[in-house]
Amino acid sequence: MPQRGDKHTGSFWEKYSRAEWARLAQSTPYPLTQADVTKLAALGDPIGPVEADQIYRPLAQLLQIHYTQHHDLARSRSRFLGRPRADALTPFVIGVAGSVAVGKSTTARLLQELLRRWPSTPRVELVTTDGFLYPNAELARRGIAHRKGFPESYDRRTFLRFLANIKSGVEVTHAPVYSHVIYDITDEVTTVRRPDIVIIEGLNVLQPARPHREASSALAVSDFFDFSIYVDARPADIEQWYVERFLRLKQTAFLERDSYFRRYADISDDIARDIAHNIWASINLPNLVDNIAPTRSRANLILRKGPDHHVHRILLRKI
Ligand SMILES: Nc1ncnc2c1ncn2[C@@H]1O[C@H](COP(=O)(O)OP(=O)(O)O)[C@@H](O)[C@H]1O
Ligand SMILES: CC(C)(COP(=O)(O)O)[C@@H](O)C(=O)NCCC(=O)O
Repeated sequence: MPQRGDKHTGSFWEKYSRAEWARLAQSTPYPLTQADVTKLAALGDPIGPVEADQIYRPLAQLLQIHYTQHHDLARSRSRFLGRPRADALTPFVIGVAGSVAVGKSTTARLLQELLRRWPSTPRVELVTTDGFLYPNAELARRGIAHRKGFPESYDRRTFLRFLANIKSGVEVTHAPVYSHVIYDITDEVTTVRRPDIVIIEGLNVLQPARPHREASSALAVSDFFDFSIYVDARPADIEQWYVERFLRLKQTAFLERDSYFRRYADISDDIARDIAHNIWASINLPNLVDNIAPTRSRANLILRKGPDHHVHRILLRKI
């Protein structure tokens, strides 16, 4: 049974062990095959069919409950206000937050696949917030080239406008696309077309609002969320995953001709390991400690991972 009043998290969290959570899966359909799960796993995140079944299957079911309630509420509200169907088309927005290298992309992609196989939500779009980073040239102009991923490195206004369009039911919205290979914003755009659900994944999606003279810019990204998930792990474990991934990328993505990291492809593993630890210590850890981790308790649900990447605890905020 969930335990009340965990001393670290406060009494507004319900806490589930892996086994307690997995038991919820029994009453839930599971539409993914082993091949689907393998295809979805991000580089280095060893998510397998058992994890998908025991953790993500109940999570998808919980999200369906929230989705249904969201639509029922919109319908009742429209009826009451005498504006039948006006709000009924608003998409359901899910935020996925957490550190660099914690495995947010795998969580987000797996949820996308699970949710889009439900008959009521065939159109599930996934948007990563890196598309809203300022281009490298603009980061350099602002003197923050080494703070990529920190809250100030994002074009918040454009991002908030994008979310406002999605949430107000605009038929087609566009977002810029970031490339990890060239380490910059590309010329591409991604198109979001009449979605039932939109998953927004990124480091800073749970940041609180900042005061601003323009009312629309004083909103928080999470004001547009109907549900949010924080992917959590010990910083020392995430550092390990970051370094291991860096070594694997050295043999794959860094070899690409236009890779920004091409110069790291030919160095020894020992030197690469030192470089990765340095990048972690100078950029990603400070961002985690100062900006990302403090937003954890704003999430509706926390997936806490152990050193083996597997989720061993789930914390659900009481509604
Ligand atoms: N230098 C890189 N080259 C290519 N892909 C990368 C690079 N760095 C990260 N990625 C990929 O980008 C995605 C997002 O990574 P990240 O922001 O660290 O979030 P997370 O690991 O939580 O999903 C992952 O799929 C990761 O494998
Ligand atoms: C691109 C990212 C900022 C993540 O962006 P997100 O989609 O989470 O907004 C991050 O994955 C990253 O590559 N940080 C760069 C740290 C560095 O300068 O190496």
